[in-house]
Amino acid sequence: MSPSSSSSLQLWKEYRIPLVCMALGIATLSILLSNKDGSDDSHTDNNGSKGSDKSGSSSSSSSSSRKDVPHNKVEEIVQDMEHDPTIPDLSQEAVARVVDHATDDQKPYQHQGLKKEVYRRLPKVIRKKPKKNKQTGAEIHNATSTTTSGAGSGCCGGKNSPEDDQSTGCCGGKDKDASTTADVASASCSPSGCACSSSSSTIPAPAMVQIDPLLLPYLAEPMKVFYSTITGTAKLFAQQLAESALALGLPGPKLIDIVDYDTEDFMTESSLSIFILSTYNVEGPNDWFLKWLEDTRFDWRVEKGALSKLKFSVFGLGDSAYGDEFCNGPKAADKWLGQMGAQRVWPFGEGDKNGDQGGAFKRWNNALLTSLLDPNQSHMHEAYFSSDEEDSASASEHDDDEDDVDEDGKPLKTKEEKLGLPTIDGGDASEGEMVDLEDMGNVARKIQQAKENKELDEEAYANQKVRAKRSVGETKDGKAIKPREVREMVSPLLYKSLTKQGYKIIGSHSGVKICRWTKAALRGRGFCYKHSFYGIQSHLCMETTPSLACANKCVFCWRHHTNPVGTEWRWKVDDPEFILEGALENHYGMLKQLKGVPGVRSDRFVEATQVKHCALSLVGEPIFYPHINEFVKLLNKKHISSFLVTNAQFPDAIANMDPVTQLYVSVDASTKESLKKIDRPLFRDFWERFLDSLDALGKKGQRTVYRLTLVKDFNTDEIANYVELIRRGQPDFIEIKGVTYCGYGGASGLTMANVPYHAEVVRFVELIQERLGAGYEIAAEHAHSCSILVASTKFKKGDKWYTHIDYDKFFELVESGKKFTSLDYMAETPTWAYFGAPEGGFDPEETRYFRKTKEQRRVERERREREEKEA
Ligand SMILES: Cc1cc2nc3c(=O)[nH]c(=O)nc-3n(C[C@H](O)[C@H](O)[C@H](O)COP(=O)(O)O)c2cc1C
Ligand code: SF4
Repeated sequence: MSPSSSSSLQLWKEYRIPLVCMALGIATLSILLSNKDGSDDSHTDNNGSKGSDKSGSSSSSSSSSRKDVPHNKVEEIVQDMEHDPTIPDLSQEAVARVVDHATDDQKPYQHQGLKKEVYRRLPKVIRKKPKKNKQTGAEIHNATSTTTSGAGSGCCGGKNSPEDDQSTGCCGGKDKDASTTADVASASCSPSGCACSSSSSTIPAPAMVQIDPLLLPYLAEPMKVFYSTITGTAKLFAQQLAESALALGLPGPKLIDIVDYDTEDFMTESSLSIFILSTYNVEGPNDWFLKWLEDTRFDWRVEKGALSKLKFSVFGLGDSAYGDEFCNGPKAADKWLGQMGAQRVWPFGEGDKNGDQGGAFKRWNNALLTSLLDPNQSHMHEAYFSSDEEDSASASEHDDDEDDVDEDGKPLKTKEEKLGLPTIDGGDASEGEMVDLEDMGNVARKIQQAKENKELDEEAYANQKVRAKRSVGETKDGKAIKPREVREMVSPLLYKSLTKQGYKIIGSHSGVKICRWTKAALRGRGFCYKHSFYGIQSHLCMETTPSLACANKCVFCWRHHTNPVGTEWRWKVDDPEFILEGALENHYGMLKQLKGVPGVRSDRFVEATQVKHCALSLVGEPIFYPHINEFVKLLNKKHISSFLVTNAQFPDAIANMDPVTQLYVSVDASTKESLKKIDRPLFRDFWERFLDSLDALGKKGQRTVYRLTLVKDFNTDEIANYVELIRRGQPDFIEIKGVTYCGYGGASGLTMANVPYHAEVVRFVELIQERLGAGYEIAAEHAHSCSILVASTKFKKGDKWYTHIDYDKFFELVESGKKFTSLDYMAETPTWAYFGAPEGGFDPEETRYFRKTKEQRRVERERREREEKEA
């Protein structure tokens, strides 16, 4: 160690904290002095410079210690320490704490990235203070940031940026991982702001490719990167995107300031156009562009799909301190472009000035380019560019893309539906044939369609009658008997019908479908009840079945008109590997089609490309499939959890079932008569089979669940019988849910009157729990879907519930080959999921979405018309 560094170490130990503050103070002083010189733009024009802002403001906090050490000495020491490998790194956390604390009182102008004097010159309207959080009273910071907070986000003050680099915000290259060409192009340590602290490693930069104009036609012509900026960050990001695209081999992207572009040219624009837009609530560069978009969008003379040639994606820069106004301009641009038929090639991304803006951009940039360079990605197919949900009505009648009913409340036929593609909020009956009320319209329409096709009913009936005849060999007189051809479960007619309903059929008897909760989760609008009860995230969940056939025709299963039924497997059998690969491939394929749908969050979209859970409950009877154990083994191998639901008609199969993450039995009724009425089973000995199934479940020693679906006037009065059945199977959990109306009619005879109110479901649950006595308690709820969880008190420690699942632990246990029980992989339940919690089981991190009522839509339309008249 050099003498200078050993003396430094000495000093470092003594003056550790004061030195850090002092160093920050000096930085501030120099910035303030440079400001006085009139060179104010060196900081603000390059933005992303929280480090500078914060160091600047720390001078006051360090004043008490500054007198002890001469300034020049401090600088020297700090520099020495930085280059001496024997000296420990300055604690980022300590620096962050000092910095954060010191800047608090200056946030109103500094969070906007402007210097005081520039800020003072701005019109009054923008000088509002950050909004207060209603609950905590704290200023809203990082509300929408997807990553770390500003102070800890690793800004280096641009010390290590290349020479002549005017950028002020980077990690100094210490943490950056820009070792490949592509990385260099996309890493933010280049002239383009800071991305050092991001967890961007989760989305690796795409590798260089040879662009084949036939495979990637949209990349053959130069892409256009539009930006709008005042303080420079959007321009830097745009440059960064262009650089990374160039480094990947894309033909010279064009950088265009949005103010320099004639907006009318968008009508004929056909190149891939990426918009990097900053948000301003004052007059700014976006104004003309946004005004033009809005005017065109609502101009009845402009034909629908006017921008259909344009392929686009938008990244918004904003500041979460603006609360509701966060990124509102870029969001509106994304929405209007989509509404005018432009084809969204990647979901909207956003970067928060108050958080890790550079990191968020880097992740979005990498994901966008990766997607563009993949010839298999759906953006290459015209049909997938369905960025709008209002194809069937004139644009001016609809004020926002969330609306999917017309003025009379009738559901609109969406472009996705017309194309047979999945739709957001498209009304699937997921999870044990349940459909939420909000999806009724769509489902009713689909049922109607299904019913219209009488042939299918007849086919289902014929299926039911046919008996397997696989006699192979010789007749009595020695003549060879031609083996009877084994039929495929899904006939061409059925295939047509199921695919029309949004199913993807794999092979001859399996299906996969995107459930509505997966779609909601992709938009940050909440997860299904399994999130509250067991900790699954719906966008990571695949809903599939290896057997579309079933041995029941339940009244609340609207698909029974089309699905095959039977008491034994008499169809061709597909391979488990083939089914799983097919299910995953189709699931990912359907997800890709959703990427252009308004509101889909790019971070969720990326996460969703790795399925983590499999709900074997779509339709049919999964346990019916002869290779179900092999199928589950494959899931375990891929670390995909399995939630298998059986309808309790195959007790042997339950007994033979290898461990799944959670094994369900549908307990649709508690007496023989009501079970017959509700499940309409095919087996004559259905009741015995049902009871045997519960017994088999009780002996499994696995994590088991009863699923009770309450149908008013059918099964709600049988408390004592239910209690009896629960004692019999001793499940770990009992999920109780009110049936949801989905336009049953016809054979089932169910009406809206059969749907219990939430209060009735709660009352039923309370009565069950009372009767059960010790051993079970009401643990959690998901009010949105009217679901309540009663749990065995084995899953309660003190006041805390442990109904969630430690998924990693589960796979560890499976791989160990040892025997284990449900108690070995339980995890703590968050309090927001507790029964009676104010959140009602809705994850507070999610955004609750309420559809606009007809009245709200009318008011909105009138307001717009008024504004138009005034203008
Ligand atoms: C005058 C002014 C007004 C702003 N208004 C908003 C706003 O309404 N909503 C928002 O999310 N961000 C707002 N911001 C934050 C900027 O959008 C954000 O700092 C962005 O990163 C600036 O990008 P630029 O450097 O490209 O101009 C405002 C910033 C300034 C300076
Ligand atoms: S468990 Fe999966 S398939 Fe079922 S509702 Fe939730 S997200 Fe959808």
